Amino acid sequence: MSLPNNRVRVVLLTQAIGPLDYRLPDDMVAGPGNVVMVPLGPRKLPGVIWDDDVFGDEAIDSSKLRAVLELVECPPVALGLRRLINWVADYYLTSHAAVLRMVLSSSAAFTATGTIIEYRRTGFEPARLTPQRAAALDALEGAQGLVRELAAEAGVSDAVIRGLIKAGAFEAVTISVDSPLPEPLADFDTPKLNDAQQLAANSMVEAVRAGGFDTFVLDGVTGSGKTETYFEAVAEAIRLGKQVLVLLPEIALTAPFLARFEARFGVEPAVWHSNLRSTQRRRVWRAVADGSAKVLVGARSALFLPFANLRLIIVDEAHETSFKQEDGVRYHARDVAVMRGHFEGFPVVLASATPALESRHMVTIGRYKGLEIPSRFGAAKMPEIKAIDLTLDAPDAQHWIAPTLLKALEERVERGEQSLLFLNRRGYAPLTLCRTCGHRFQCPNCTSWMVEHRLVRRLACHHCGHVMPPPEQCPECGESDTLVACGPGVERISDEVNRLLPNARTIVATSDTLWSPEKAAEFVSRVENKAVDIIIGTQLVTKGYHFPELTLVGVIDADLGLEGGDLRAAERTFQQIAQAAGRAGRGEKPGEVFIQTRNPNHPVIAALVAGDRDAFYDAETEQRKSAGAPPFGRFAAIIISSEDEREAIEAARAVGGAAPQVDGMHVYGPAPAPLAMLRGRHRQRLLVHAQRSVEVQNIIREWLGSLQFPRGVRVGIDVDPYSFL
Ligand SMILES: Nc1ncnc2c1ncn2[C@@H]1O[C@H](COP(=O)(O)OP(=O)(O)OP(=O)(O)O)[C@@H](O)[C@H]1O
Ligand SMILES: [Zn+2]
Repeated sequence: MSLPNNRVRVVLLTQAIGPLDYRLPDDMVAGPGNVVMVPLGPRKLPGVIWDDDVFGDEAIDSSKLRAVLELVECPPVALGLRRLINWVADYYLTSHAAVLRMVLSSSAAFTATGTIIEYRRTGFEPARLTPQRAAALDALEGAQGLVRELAAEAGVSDAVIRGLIKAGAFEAVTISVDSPLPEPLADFDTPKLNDAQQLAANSMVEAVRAGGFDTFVLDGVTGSGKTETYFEAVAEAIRLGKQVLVLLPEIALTAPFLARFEARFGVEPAVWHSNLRSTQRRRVWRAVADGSAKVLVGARSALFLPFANLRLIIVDEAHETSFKQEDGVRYHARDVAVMRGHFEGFPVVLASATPALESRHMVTIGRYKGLEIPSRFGAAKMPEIKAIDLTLDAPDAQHWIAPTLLKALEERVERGEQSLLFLNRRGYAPLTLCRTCGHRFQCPNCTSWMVEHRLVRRLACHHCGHVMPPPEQCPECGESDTLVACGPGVERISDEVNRLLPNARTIVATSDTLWSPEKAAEFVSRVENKAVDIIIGTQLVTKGYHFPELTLVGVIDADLGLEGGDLRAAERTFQQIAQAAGRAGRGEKPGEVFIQTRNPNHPVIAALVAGDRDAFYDAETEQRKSAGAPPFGRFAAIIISSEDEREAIEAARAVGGAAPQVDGMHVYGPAPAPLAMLRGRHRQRLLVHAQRSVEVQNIIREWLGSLQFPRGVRVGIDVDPYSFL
């Protein structure tokens, strides 16, 4: 289909409205990809002109078309990226607008000016200050930002800041968003690679040089030097004057990564994550769009930025499930990265010591290329892994560290070596209950227990963020001093260590304590300077970090992740423990790992102890195959929610009742979701299980498209779900 010359189809950035047709004024030259402002009712809205052939016919009479108001001076959304957006919208059953919003994710997209105004303190203090103004002045010592940002930082309204500007306590600073970013130097400090590294690097470098789509799984054991190896491919792209995107799973990881990047390429790369100030966002967005940002390191949202000439994407720790976005557009960044490489014609590298079963399978069937680095770099050896059977070697009551592990910790402290205790549970205790009446503290908004965080003296819900002070009395029976903590979180393990090994210096490392790159950098430097003997952390510390003096890893509860029993429970547990174990013995001294379990014969534990990764993957692959689970079959979840429980149930029944009969596809449910209430909404789920040959998306689109829902009902679709809650 093609539209007449002066008719254009525009995808508005407003999700509720589908693409609309407009008339291009005679004096305006614009085509697909151009950002424009268009009228909608009395409003003026941004949108992007889309390719004629993507959406069906629109039956608006040409004479009724309204004219495009203005062509925005910003880099157009290129063809390859438009195709990616089409694909994401189709595959994940979402709207073009929702995806496009991630592309045009900075106001820089809509303003041509290269400067903006920020404010900072002048040092002048007005004589009479309201308490709010005084507090704001205090809080903003040394700060700089937009009015909105300063207000948020000081916890006051915009008006307070504007008042202070008017009174002369703040001054304007003009910031250029176009000031160039420093250029990385491809050969600033080139390491000498070992043979296995060199072989892997050559393949990637060759692919970057040649251009064209290809996917590599860079599969090297922990400490093998995957980063140094893929840096060679990054260097090649820099030499060619092209751009590179490196995706990392956690923003907290970026600090040590940036330092390493700088050591290799002479300057820090540009970064992209949700904590950027809006001026930084604008600057980076522009530099990415005009091609001057050569290397961007970012969280998954960086994937949708409008790179001018992208030549390589690296997905580091590619097995991480945090690459799956669980709200808004539910997409998997690893998979979308591969599709971007496909549409724009460049190689994509998935790097991991514990690749996802799906990625390994793609190597097996020849779709991806496997690159292996089988041993650690230099003299470092893989650690020795042993299981501690908690039924035989039991900790004391209300303790969680078995005697064998405790002894090993003690030895490390004496020798001045470092240890890591891994437990994937934030806070002090996962459950608090009343000893007298048995009352359990539950989140008022969610089906989940309130988790005690003793360091900040709060009970918190890990699903919605609801917090409350720990009550003095039980709200149910009124008794005082009767609340007990059940089970351990990292804070409680830290208490135990401090009690049993009073000389050891400990640090708790979780997303609660390492919530910014600065905090993460501080943590790294404390560990590197040997100001810490024992790290107690969640999965956050198990990836990427390289501490040469760390020689002991203890896994507090290996059975924890196996309990949930979802599709990937075994794989995830295997990956987490292998990654945690991988932190031990990365320097000259050998590493030792203890895995505490009640079930040492479980295949996951047995494979870890035997160091037999292939045995585990092969068995797991067989199981998936016989269950028709991914990558051999596919799932899609339909999640129906409402603040009103009845309404949710009825809507879910309607969805279930309308389920089509399709060969090779089965619909389970509706049933209450395991997380039956979330943020005050009642949730029902259906699970679609289908053979690969079934066109699930088309079927679901038609199926749900035929239904009408009450206003209060939300219907979410999760294609290739990772969470089954
Ligand atoms: N060719 C090399 N020359 C010098 N140092 C190297 C080389 N390769 C690796 N290293 C060093 O070895 C250490 C381990 O490498 P790196 O952290 O890249 O491993 P990794 O494979 O990413 O491990 P993990 O998956 O456990 O995070 C790092 O300190 C790195 O700088
Ligand atoms: Zn909650």
